[in-house]
Amino acid sequence: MAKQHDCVVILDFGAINAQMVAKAVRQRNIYCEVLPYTTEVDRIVALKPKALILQRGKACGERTLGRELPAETAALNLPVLDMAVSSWEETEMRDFLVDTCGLSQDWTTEAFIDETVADLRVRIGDRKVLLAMSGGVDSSVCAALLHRAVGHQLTCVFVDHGCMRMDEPRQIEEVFRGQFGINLVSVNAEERFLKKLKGIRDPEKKRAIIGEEFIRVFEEEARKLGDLDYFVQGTIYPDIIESGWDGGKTVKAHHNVGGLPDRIDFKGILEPVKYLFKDEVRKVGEAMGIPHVVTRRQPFPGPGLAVRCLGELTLEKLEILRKADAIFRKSMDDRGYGTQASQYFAVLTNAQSVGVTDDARTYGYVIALRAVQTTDFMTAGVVPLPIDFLTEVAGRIAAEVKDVNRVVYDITSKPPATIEWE
Ligand SMILES: Nc1ncnc2c1ncn2[C@@H]1O[C@H](COP(=O)(O)OP(=O)(O)OP(=O)(O)O)[C@@H](O)[C@H]1O
Repeated sequence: MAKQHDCVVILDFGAINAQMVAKAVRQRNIYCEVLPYTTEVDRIVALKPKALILQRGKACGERTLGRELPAETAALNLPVLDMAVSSWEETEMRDFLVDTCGLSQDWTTEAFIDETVADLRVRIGDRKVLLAMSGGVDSSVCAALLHRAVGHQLTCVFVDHGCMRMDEPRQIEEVFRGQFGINLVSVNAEERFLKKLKGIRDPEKKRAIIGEEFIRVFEEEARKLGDLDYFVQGTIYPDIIESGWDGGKTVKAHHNVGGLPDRIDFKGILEPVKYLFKDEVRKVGEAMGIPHVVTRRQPFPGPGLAVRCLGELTLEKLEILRKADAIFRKSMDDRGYGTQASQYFAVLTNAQSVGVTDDARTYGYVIALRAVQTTDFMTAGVVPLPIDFLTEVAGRIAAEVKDVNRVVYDITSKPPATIEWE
């Protein structure tokens, strides 16, 4: 990336908002990378930066004060924008980057797509590629890039573990097989997962079983496909970005699909969006014609509805949850409340309560609705949905979903609660 575009290196001195400045620079179509301020000078030089931004000082939080730029880096004599002496203003940043340093603003979504596709083509040649498709933004955008690069040399495998939301498996097939013409293997493993999960109530055990079984199913499918050379991972920039204050350790690496590349012999791993932030991945997807149902999909946990269906997982309970969740999400979208929330979904609590329908006593499940707003997912606030709207949704769920007779709205922030219930 940096080879083809002017680059700015942002040196992170331990700022809490380390990624904000990077996003602002990239919004100006200028490529940048974030490195810890202690990074060895050779690594910085290799990126051929035209400027440095030091993210420290007042605008970046007290804990960055007193940390000094290493002498070797200072000796590079590159133009420096020091946040310790500068207020955090976008116009000032633009003037510095464009007028003072002469950086070209050519790092666009289209340029990224063209260059990535060309790179992938050269790297892959006539070899074969496997991608684990979740239907989420990251793996979907990877699939579109790989498909544009090498067409049917790419095979995507989607595992339906039975805990997907309403219509999701069908949507994935429709978009990727139907619209894009991608080689997609869709495995319906619902029964197999539910059998393994029978009688299990402990949330941690449920997660572990789903994770293990997922790997098993995936491995079996991969073997059926014969020799495959490359495995694709939807790693994104926040997964690999190193921080200036924790000694440069990798933050998280959850995209490795349970260590699959260690179990199957691949020639290499491809990570086509690893230098992109989530909203940039989304933009690439939209530019490539991936529909909004995918690019704007809410964050969805790997084990899916399993973490929202409390107690033992049964087909009956999952069906109830799917229906209630679909009603709530659609109502939120139809009434425009969806744009106020980062995540909104239903939970099937394992509680049952007494109700009354047509003069008859019922004993049904309690559904909880949750809608939260967050910027970083570390803390989250409850979306203050109007009571009229909530009452209407509750009425619809209780009327249309069999075995549900009570609906509650979760009004707990994070902390003390988490966003998900399990
Ligand atoms: N049901 C599934 N079938 C096939 N692959 C999956 C499935 N669920 C997850 N994966 C793979 O595991 C990766 C990590 O899953 P996870 O749910 O943690 O990712 P994510 O950050 O939400 O990414 P994505 O946007 O691709 O869903 C996905 O990118 C995808 O490659």
